[in-house]
Amino acid sequence: MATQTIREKQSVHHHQVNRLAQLKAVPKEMAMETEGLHVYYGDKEAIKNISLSFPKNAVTALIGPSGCGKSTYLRSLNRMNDEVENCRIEGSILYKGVDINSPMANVFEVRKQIGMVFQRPNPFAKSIYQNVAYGPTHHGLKNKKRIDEIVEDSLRKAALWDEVKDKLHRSALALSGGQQQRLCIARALAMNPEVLLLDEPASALDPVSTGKIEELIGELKKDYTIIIVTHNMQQAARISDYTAFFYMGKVVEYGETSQIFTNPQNEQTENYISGNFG
Ligand SMILES: Nc1ncnc2c1ncn2[C@@H]1O[C@H](COP(=O)(O)OP(=O)(O)OP(=O)(O)O)[C@@H](O)[C@H]1O
Repeated sequence: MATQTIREKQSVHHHQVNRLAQLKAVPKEMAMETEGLHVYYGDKEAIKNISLSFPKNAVTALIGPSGCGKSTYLRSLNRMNDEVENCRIEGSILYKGVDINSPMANVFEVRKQIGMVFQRPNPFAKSIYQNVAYGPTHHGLKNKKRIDEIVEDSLRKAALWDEVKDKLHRSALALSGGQQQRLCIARALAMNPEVLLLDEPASALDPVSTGKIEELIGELKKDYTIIIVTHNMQQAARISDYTAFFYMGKVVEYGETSQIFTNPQNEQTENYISGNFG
């Protein structure tokens, strides 16, 4: 067999490097984005002109000091702020090319496709099974076999099935906090969403349960786009692909998580991630 000359090897290497560069240059598909978003509570402007895009099948972390607007921004992404009196939105939030606040968008459909899990686990005072079956049955699904399948599938995806499969008809409130939070994730997954919004989903949990949620997020991004608010810098560094640093209602820095944590361009970001304020 002919051996490769150095020149040939260099050429192959050159070709691979070029290919890698091309691959990296391919624009990522976005699951949703905001353009020039402003959110007001009465006269107070809590979100000031934020334009951000969320790549599909990736985890984007929203970080920043308390009160900088992370939750307000996250809640606006599936119209949770509709429920807040005197909350007003300007700018656009695009999902599948449609502004979710336009008259063409249906709020129930928006919340079905853009699911949300909150800081404190909030299962219904019903059985484990009923918690997961609630959404699909509420939307009109009657086929018992299909509902059973959705319940099992959602609990498996939320890494809870093995722990609860023998007690599906017991109260969800008897589960541990960490299990309840995974149940809330299963409840969101049962609606077959594309995007999952997580508002500090592990902040009320012990380290072992937190580890399970982080591991789960790593699995879920294969099928979903995840946007997570977290106070925990190590957590953001561990689990996210992209990070947006919020400060006083604005995004002052956005980039790949590895870059933001190793080489922040903005002084406020650097101070925050090194623990100097916030
Ligand atoms: N319902 C509301 N009515 C009026 N002001 C509000 C309301 N909710 C939030 N705010 C204000 O909007 C700003 C942003 O709050 P938000 O909760 O979004 O920040 P955050 O970054 O998520 O904070 P934290 O990390 O403490 O949860 C704060 O000044 C807050 O006081």
